[in-house]
Amino acid sequence: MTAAGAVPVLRVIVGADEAGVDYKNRVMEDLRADPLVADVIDIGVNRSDEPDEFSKPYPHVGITAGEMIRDGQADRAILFCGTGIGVAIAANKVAGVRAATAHDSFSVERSVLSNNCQVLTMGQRVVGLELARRLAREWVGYTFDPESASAGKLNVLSDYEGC
Ligand SMILES: O=C(CO)[C@H](O)COP(=O)(O)O
Repeated sequence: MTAAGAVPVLRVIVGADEAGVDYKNRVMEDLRADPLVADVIDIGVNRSDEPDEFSKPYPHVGITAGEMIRDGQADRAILFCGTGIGVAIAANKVAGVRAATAHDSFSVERSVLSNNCQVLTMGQRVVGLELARRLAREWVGYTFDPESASAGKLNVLSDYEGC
């Protein structure tokens, strides 16, 4: 239990390509101070990394995050690239993983409450830093309700994917 009374439960991956690394690093700091977040796992890239690592293309970032969620190493991921689109496409290639690009409060909320997305993506070239930070803060506060009417719709996807 934290001083605020919240129980930190979420294990959250943060990741980015070179076009999203500044936002990733700032949001990572916020998440590390968030009372709902138990663990923050940085999968890079980082400015201090070797040049090869720093230029890791966005598909690797999205697929790595998706596989870690699939394998139970984390609950959620927040990923950044230039637009947020590339990392979302990549994460969505992993069966059972649902990623959404969202730059507004309502979409961020629905990505969890309607779509049970484990992955939120944003574009550093699209949205302001302060809005991105606010959206990340809101995002960790949402929990999907498996008893909700949305759950049956998601079963269509899991049936299709066979997982
Ligand atoms: O935004 C990106 C992919 O969606 C990435 O950060 C930049 O990709 P590029 O425009 O192909 O360089």
